[in-house]
Amino acid sequence: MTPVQQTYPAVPAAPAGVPAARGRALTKVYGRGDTRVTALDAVDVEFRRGEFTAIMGPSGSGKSTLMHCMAGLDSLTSGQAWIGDAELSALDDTGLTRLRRDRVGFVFQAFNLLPTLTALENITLPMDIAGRAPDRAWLDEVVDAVGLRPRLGHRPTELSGGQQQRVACARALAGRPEVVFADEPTGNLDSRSGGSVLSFLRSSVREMGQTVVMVTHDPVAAAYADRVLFLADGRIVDEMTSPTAERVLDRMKAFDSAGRVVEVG
Ligand SMILES: Nc1ncnc2c1ncn2[C@@H]1O[C@H](COP(=O)(O)OP(=O)(O)OP(=O)(O)O)[C@@H](O)[C@H]1O
Repeated sequence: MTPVQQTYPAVPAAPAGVPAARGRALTKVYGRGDTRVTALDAVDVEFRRGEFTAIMGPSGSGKSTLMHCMAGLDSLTSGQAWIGDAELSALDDTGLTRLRRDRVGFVFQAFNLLPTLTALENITLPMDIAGRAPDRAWLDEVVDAVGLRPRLGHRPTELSGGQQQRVACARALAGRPEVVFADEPTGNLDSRSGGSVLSFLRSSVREMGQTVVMVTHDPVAAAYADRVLFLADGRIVDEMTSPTAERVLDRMKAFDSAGRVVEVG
């Protein structure tokens, strides 16, 4: 007998006009006393739908903390974060797990693919776990856009690093999330493979209407975004639209080695 797979609809997306994600007075304090660190200091931020945002800043400026708190992977000390119209602190653990599963896509520096599964099985794994049937037409679009069709039956060890990361990007997008958070997605790749991953992320935004937020150290990677937010000492200190690698690099030079902001001009 064929097992019947029960399918659940995705959590409904937020109404039009609501940003893909936003945060208000985001504050995260680690430790106490002598070891107290304010990793996020009352940050207000908004990620509009259909926009590709890069987050840059010196080491320790709070980039990963911002992304983790926005994505519901870490809790805030105070402030509020929303994915669409869902406020994260109002959700219990099950609600948060469902939200991350159904409404958020993740891409990490280490590709995090399961070695025993094929590329296609890795791509559909989150939906299989959720008991959700993939939207075939969308899945086809994602697979074609990422250029993986000839590799779908391959296991991760049979793929290059760039191909593995493109599988991870396709997995993040397959469930049609409201926002994709990418943490140094090209950190383990050479510049050519990194370029193919970044081109895909950009086309997922421009041609497929997705929303991507990416933490990166690389001005060349940041230049693929529509907008760059600069963090220093747990605060957003600058924003650049239509960035170029040269302009981003110049802006980054204005941070001193301790990560503080140096006034320019
Ligand atoms: N679990 C933790 N416990 C204590 N302090 C932490 C913890 N996680 C981060 N921090 C501190 O919070 C600050 C911000 O860290 P975060 O990792 O967000 O910075 P980042 O900009 O992503 O750095 P990098 O570019 O080096 O990855 C740093 O001072 C860091 O040492």
